[in-house]
Amino acid sequence: MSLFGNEQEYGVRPEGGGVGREIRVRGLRREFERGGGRVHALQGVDVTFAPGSFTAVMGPSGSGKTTLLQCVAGMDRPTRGSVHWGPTEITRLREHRLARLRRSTVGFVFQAYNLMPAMTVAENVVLPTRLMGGRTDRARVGRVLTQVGLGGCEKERPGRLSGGQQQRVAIARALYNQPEILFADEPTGALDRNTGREILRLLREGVEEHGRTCVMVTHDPLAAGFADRVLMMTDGELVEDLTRPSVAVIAEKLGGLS
Ligand SMILES: Nc1ncnc2c1ncn2[C@@H]1O[C@H](COP(=O)(O)OP(=O)(O)OP(=O)(O)O)[C@@H](O)[C@H]1O
Repeated sequence: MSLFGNEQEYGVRPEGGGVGREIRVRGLRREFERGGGRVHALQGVDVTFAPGSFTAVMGPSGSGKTTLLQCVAGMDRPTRGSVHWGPTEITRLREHRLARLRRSTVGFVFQAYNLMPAMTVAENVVLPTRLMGGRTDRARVGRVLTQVGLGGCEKERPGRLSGGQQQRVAIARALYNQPEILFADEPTGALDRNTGREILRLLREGVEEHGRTCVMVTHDPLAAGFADRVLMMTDGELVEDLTRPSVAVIAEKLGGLS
């Protein structure tokens, strides 16, 4: 039995230019217990992400952006609703199968780079793969570091690198397994504007040149301006779905929500 359900669909380059599968989210709800009460973090989200698309998710603090990203990425389980990656409903998979599928399909980039300071850059890049029992491929480490502009930095320690370079290491780590989907939660939140722009160009390049699907949470209209589509959330619901909006339009819509 195939891990992907329908192997034929996997790896096919559809018309849209993406290499992977459509992500389909239906009726997504996520509730948390807190202080004897319930928080409705997601209140029925329906959205589809096309293969090879770059989407920014925005909204006021507490609107459910991170919860949505985590549920769509298979890192959190929704209370109700479904998430499909192509033909596979990930919300029905047992944990070990989901973990395997995640490892082969998605990469994650966070605001806090989460690098291990005692390890070299190369060791950091392969760490998630090693933890899952995978092998180190030195040539691939070299290639992925070159791709993010850090060729030759294999033996450096993260502490000797700038914030922007550390985020590049985190991106190299996310790209090591050549994921078809990249999830990013405030990837430029800790960076200055110019460095942030370089990181966003890198994400954009992955979409345009490698057909990767990218879903990014951000508070910054300039960062969202790099995406093809901007979703806005309030109170656990999607309230705007904008195609290639200008930064001015993004800022105006966002201002209207806060
Ligand atoms: N593990 C949890 N336990 C309890 N409540 C949670 C948990 N995770 C999120 N929440 C609550 O769910 C709601 C949505 O949180 P979420 O982090 O998804 O919002 P967000 O839009 O990403 O916010 P921010 O922009 O501040 O990161 C908030 O009210 C938050 O407090």
